[in-house]
Amino acid sequence: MDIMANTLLAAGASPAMAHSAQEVEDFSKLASALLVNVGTLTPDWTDGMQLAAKAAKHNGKPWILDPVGAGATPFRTKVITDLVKLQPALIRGNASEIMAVAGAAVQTRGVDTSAEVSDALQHAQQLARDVGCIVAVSGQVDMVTDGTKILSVHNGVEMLTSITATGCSVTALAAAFISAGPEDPLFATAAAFSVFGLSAQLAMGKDVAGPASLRVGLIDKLFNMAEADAVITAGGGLTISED
Ligand SMILES: Nc1ncnc2c1ncn2[C@@H]1O[C@H](COP(=O)(O)OP(=O)(O)OP(=O)(O)O)[C@@H](O)[C@H]1O
Ligand SMILES: Cc1ncsc1CCO
Ligand SMILES: [Mg+2]
Repeated sequence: MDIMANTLLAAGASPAMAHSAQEVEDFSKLASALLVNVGTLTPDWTDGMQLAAKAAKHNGKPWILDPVGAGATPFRTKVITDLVKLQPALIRGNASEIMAVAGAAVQTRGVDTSAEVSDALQHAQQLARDVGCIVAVSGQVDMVTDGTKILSVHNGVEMLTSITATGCSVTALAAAFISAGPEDPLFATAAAFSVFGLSAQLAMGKDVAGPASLRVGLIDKLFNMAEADAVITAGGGLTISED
């Protein structure tokens, strides 16, 4: 929750982390978008997630699902399957999570991926068509699809996989970008990946001794990102392509 909320603040959004069934419906009226992240799942929080997603739909706000650890346990997979029925605007996971949500056979090892983006791509497209939503698979090259079109994002650095909840943070950023650009959620999602990945690229350098300093540096780079960084930088700027 720390890195997710700080990522959003650095990008100019205004996060509020809420879980209890008693308040999520009221929060939904204030929010521009809802992100449901099942990372640290408990039965109590599950009720809040269901109510929040229903309230977001009722209030016409986009809601986004991060199916953390899908396939790891029957409880988690059932909670995620029930949430998917409430038709999120975006489902963002790593490759094995997206495969598990799509019902594909995959050996899951926990919250880190056990598969490659290329293994998940067809399942992501099918899931996007079945649910009628955007599906994004994070990895070395991120893939974002609406079931027909595919956008590939080439930004990012491998060390991001050694910082917990960077995937969760990029999903949160996508929620903010979708609320800012609801007319094109496919591109908004790809843009979020690209900006987040570029922040990490810009942060890499002599001051990064490892994941802990990258975690700090990438939030600083996101906060200070200027249009010029996005276009022409040592890292090549934002890199999104349509396949
Ligand atoms: N091999 C890689 N090279 C470059 N960037 C990567 C690589 N793997 C992942 N990323 C980037 O790292 C970030 C986190 O993606 P990842 O797939 O690790 O998410 P995740 O497994 O859901 O993480 P978490 O559950 O810890 O939040 C994304 O911005 C993604 O683009
Ligand atoms: C490590 C971890 N455990 C549950 S959620 C989470 C953050 C990365 O998904
Ligand atoms: Mg994750």
